[in-house]
This record gives sequence, C-alpha cells and structure tokens, in this order.
Amino acid sequence: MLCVREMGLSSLVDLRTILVFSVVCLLCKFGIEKLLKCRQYPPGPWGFPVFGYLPFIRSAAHIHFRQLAHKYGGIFSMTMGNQFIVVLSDYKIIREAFRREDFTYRPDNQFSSILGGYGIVNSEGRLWKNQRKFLHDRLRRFGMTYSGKSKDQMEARIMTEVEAFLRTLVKEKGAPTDLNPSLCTSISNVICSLLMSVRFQQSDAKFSKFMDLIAEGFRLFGSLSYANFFPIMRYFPNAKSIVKKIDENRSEMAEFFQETVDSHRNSFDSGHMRDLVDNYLLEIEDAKSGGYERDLFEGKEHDRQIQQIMGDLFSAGMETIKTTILWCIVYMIHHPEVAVKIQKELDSVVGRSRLPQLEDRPNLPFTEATILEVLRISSIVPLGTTHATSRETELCGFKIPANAHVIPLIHAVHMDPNLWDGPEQFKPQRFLSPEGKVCKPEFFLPFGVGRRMCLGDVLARMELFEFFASLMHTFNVKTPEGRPPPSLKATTGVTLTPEDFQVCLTLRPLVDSQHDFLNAANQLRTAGSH
Ligand code: HEM
Repeated sequence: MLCVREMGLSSLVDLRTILVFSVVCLLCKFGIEKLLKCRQYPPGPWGFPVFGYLPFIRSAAHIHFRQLAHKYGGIFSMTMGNQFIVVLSDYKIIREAFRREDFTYRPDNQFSSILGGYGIVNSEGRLWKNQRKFLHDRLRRFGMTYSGKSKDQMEARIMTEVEAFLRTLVKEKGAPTDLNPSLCTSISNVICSLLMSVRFQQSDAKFSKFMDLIAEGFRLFGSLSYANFFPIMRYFPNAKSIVKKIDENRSEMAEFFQETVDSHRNSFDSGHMRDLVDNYLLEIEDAKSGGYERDLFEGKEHDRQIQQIMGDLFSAGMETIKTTILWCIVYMIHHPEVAVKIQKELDSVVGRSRLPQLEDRPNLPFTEATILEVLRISSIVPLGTTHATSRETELCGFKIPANAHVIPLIHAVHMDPNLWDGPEQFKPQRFLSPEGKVCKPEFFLPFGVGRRMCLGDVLARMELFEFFASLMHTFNVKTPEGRPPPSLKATTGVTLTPEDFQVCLTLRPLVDSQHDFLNAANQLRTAGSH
C-alpha cells in the first residue's frame, strides 16, 4: 500500500517537474524568439511590460528623443503602450523612408478612428492619393506657384491681409502690443478666402467661436493621447466623456463648415470657380453625371470629406505660419543687428514708397535667409507628423513591422552639429552662398520630405515673406521700456510656440509714398501721432 502510494507520489512529482520544465522551455522559446525578433528591429531602449518606454519620457518628446538619438543613432525604436515606435533622426534615412509608398500611412489609433479616415492629413491609400493630387492641382490654379498670372492673384489675396494687419498695428501708435490676435485674423483670412471666399474681422463673434472650437478640438485630442497607446482606456469613463466632448466639438465644427458648403451649393456656377469648396462641388457634379471614371471621394461621404478638408487645411495652414512669424519677431528683438541689415536691404531694393512684393524676393537674399534660419532654429513642428507603415518592411537593414509609428525627428536634423556650424546660434548667413545667393542644404527639412511633404510649402513661403518683410519695412520693433526681451524658450503645444510677449512698433520714415496704405501711415507719422 505504502509502496503504491510512494509510486503515485513520485510519478506526481515527475509530472509536476515535467510541467514546470515545459513551461520554462516555452517561456524561454518565446523569450528567445522575441529577443531574436527585437534584434532585427532598430536598436533602442527597453521599457516596462505593458507601458513600454512611456514612463521614461519626462521632458518634451523632441528633446528626449534627441538624447536617445545620440545613444542609438539615426534610427531607433521602442514600444510605447501597445504601439511600436521608430524614430528617424538622420536626414538621409528620413529621405529614404518617406520617398517610399510603404511609409505613407498614418497611425491606426483612437484619433484615426474618430476622424474616420476623412480629409487629407489623416487619410491613406487611394483616398489620400486622390485628395493630394486634386488639392495640389487646384491650389496651383489658385496661385500656389512661383510663376504665372495666378501667382499674382494669390499675392493680391495675401497683400490684402498684410495691409489689414499693418493697419491694425499702426492704430496701436507704438503702445505695447500683442501681435497674436491680429496676426491670427490675417493669416486665417488668407486660408479662409482660398477655401471658402470668406474674410473675418477680429471682432467677429462667428470667427471667435470658430477659433475657440479649433483650440478646444486640439486640447481635447491632446488630452486623449494616452488612449492611443493603451486602447483599453478608451472604455474608461474619463476617456468616454472626452470622446463625447470631441464628438460635440466636431459636430459644431461640421455645422460651421456645412453652412459654407450649403451656401456655396445655392450660388454655385460651374463656369466661375470662386474657391476650393466650389472645386469640390464641381467634382461631385462631374462624378454624378458620370464625367469621371474614378470617384475622387473613394466612396466616402462627400460633404463630410469637404468639411474635413476645410478643417485640415485651416489647421495646417494657420497655426504654423502665425507661429513662424512670431518667432521671426522674437529673433529680431534678440538680434537687432540682423533687423537693421534686413531693413537696409529692403530700403535699397524696394525703396521707401511701396511694400515688398514677391518679385523682389530674389533680390532680398538676406531677408529670405533670415526666414529660413528662423524655420531651422525654431523647428516649430519638431517631430514632423507621424507616419505609419502600411505593411511589414525594411529600412537600413532593420525590420519594421506593419503599422509602426514612424517619427521624423526634424528638430535633431536641424540641430545636428555635424551638419550645421554652431546650430544653437542664430546665423541667417548660413543660408547664403559666398556669392550672396540663397542656398538650402538637403538637410533643411522644415516642411518634411517625400510623398507626404507639406502640401502648402509654396503658400507658406509666400506668406512668410510678405508678412515678415512688410512688417520690417514698415516698423521698427522693440521690447516695451523696462521689460526683458521675449524668451527664446518654446512652449510645447500643437507647434513649438514662443511664450506670450508684447512689442512696441514705431513707424519707419516713408518718402513720397504713392501707396495708399503707406501714404496713410506716413500722414499718421508726420502728424506726430507717435
Ligand atoms: C511655416 C509653415 C508650415 C510648416 C513649417 C509646415 C510643415 C509641415 C510638415 C512638417 C508636415 C508633415 C509632412 C509629413 O507628414 O511628413 C506638413 C504637412 C502638411 N501641411 Fe504644412 N506646414 C506649413 C504650412 C502649411 C500651409 C500654409 C498649408 C496649407 C495649405 C499646409 C498644409 C499641409 C498639409 C495639407 C499637410 C499634410 C500633407 C499630407 O498628409 O499629405 N501647411 N506641413
């Protein structure tokens, strides 16, 4: 009996040993497989189970990633929550990846499911390709090009807003002024006139509501970003209430845009295209009447797509320009010698009786170089816009899984001491050749590169030039008496923005002005208003 019992016990022990041994072997197998797989991925830091590397990111992500780039090189990877992240900080690798089709997707996460793949910034595949081609073509027709008659129309559109902006500033009579509100209205008006033939006044209640909705939308999306890494959190009550608020925000925005679409429909004339909304309506008409073999909308709801396009172009084209111009002013205050040099160049090329025009740009290399240097040193979109892989692929001999987030670390490229001489210093002349011509190295990437490169770069460069050169031509800029200059430290938000600041703008002398706006400004100045 005892013998049988002993036998039973010993076989049980054996069974247990075998079980434990099998589990250990299985764990080892999975561990080794994982390790081998990880070794095929780009190198990078380890993280905690479930959380990945997220808990270690304490400073602004672009600063932290730059430190990691020093350790791991131009391509590194990590997990954050359930997402696989690849960071590219070498411009050659960024160029190599982003010219390829398999790197053109956007991350599949909570944001993309809310946006439903509509618009241009978050769309993918054929819908994105169609939209991009269509928008590129139509924006060119409306003057987003360096030459031709339509360029003059675009310039006129921009100059209307530049003059409105300068007029508001003249009224300040040299008092401490926050440039943000008037700049925001004028830059918004450029994009709104292009999209929907609308101009707003700064005091317009509808405009304030619209701006509040945009800001609130960004804030809400920002507060939900954790759910992108931990999808289970979407079902937590807090996330659910944020999603509800986002839905409300989006339906108010949709209402705003739909009013525009409806009013355009009511006054639509296929022989007279006023703006982008009209162009989309014409496409819908053509598609309905069978004029098009392929539907531009790829089966998506037409009006929702137009609404999202308006939202995307407005969001992409307003904040970026406004922030860059604010940085230009901050740097002019810190570098008065650069401001004086720009004004001398403007005076000798443009003269004192008119405002600068796009045609003057080739003759204003120092002014142009200064704008490029501000774009470099401020890198307002330091992490670009995250791409995703459409399938498992390879880059620089490393394996990259499907739906990996791919981040171009533009900030690191623009601050690389191996590429730029003294990258921390503000030196516009770095963009000038020994002959004094503007030259942009291939590692200058403020608008990204490749297939998804900024769609509005030409418009952006036109606006930056017109607003900045006209401001410098018309005013001297200084900090209010007794106050320190604005900080060079950026606030991290949708873009890297300067902290709030005020400036005093005094009119520069004008001679025999034939120009309406300058004439009025001159009269104000000589009347001793300030
Ligand atoms: C200083 C001004 C600007 C800067 C620095 C800037 C920068 C960028 C960057 C870095 C990207 C991401 C590219 C990528 O995904 O790899 C981007 C995308 C984009 N930008 Fe801009 N941008 C500016 C102005 C504008 C303007 C004025 C417009 C409006 C017409 C615009 C429209 C877009 C659009 C639609 C995309 C998404 C393209 C796509 O996903 O295919 N941007 N921009």
